[in-house]
Amino acid sequence: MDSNINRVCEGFRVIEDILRFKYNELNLTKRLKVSRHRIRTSLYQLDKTLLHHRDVQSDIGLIVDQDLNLEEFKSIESIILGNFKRVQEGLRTLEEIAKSLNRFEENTLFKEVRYVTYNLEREIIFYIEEKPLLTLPSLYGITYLKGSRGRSNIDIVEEFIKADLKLIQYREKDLSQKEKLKECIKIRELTSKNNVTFIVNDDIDIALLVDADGVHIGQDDLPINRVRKLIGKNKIIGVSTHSPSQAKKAELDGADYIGVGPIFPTKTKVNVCKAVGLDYLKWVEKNISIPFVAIGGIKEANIDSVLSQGAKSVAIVSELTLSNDISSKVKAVIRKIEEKSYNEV
Ligand SMILES: Cc1ncc(COP(=O)(O)OP(=O)(O)O)c(N)n1
Ligand SMILES: Cc1ncsc1CCOP(=O)(O)O
Ligand SMILES: [Mg+2]
Repeated sequence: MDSNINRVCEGFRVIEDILRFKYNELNLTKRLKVSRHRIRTSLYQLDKTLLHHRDVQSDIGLIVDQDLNLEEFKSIESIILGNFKRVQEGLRTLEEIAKSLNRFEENTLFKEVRYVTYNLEREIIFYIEEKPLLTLPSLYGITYLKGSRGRSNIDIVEEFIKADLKLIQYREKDLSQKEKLKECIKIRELTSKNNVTFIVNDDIDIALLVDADGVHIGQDDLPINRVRKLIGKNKIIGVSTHSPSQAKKAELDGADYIGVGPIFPTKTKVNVCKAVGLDYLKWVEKNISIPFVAIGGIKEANIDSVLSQGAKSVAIVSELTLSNDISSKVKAVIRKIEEKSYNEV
């Protein structure tokens, strides 16, 4: 009996953690927690003698849990559904055991909580579905004032929009907060008018002030769950990653997409880490289920090697901002990416 109680509580705990840390959803988290506590404390009301029957080594529950097919747990939704199933099955078993022991009070409690979980399951799945999955465009544009041949960030954003880029990140390391805010207000206006996604690098406060679509943060910035708390569940959080463990953590912590790089050496970013190479990109393609964008030293001339490792979205910074004809460059690169995905079908 107590191994089933553990299984039910563990299932609740997994769902609670997802809602709390990934979505920062306190109401649903609290309701799950109340049910978990009701089940957990039910054990204390049962005969203490039951605990003497605890036999962890030969507990069949351990074998069942080891058999859980991790391959099935690909999306957040399937993790939640899998854990609700675990909770409901556990509760059903507890109901039966309590009944056979003539513990009618506990039998009613387990049944009641099981019915509560059906409603919670529906509400939680609705809640998650409300947030559409992000699709990154094939080419991800980023501003780079120093490498823009004297043009302003606004000039570059206008060129990007004319060239039909669908996502633009404002990345500015040299202007004051006041100047950045002024530029971002203008960029929000331009991007909204043209249906372009607008991401602000580093500055969560500016992103909030101008109602940008999201933020891009690095490994040394605020933790993802704190940023989520600030910007809410409907905004995009992108996170830079340089290793498999960082990528897994970002995915679990609720990032909407990850940056993967620098793939090749780059001079655009100061204090950049060593190039991570194409193997890490391949690893991400195989092991990560949120969208990812390859970045760092990527040019029209070497993009094929990046695409052949499975990248569907690529960020090219200096080669675009240094170009005298941004529109032609963007079109040539997008054509290459789209040809590659067309050939894969
Ligand atoms: C799409 C994308 N990927 C990676 C980065 C780099 O972010 P970070 O590591 O925080 O470094 P800075 O850009 O802030 O210098 C990015 N900006 N965009
Ligand atoms: C912001 C950033 N993060 C990792 S590499 C990089 C800059 C990439 O610039 P470029 O495309 O010019 O190499
Ligand atoms: Mg940063």
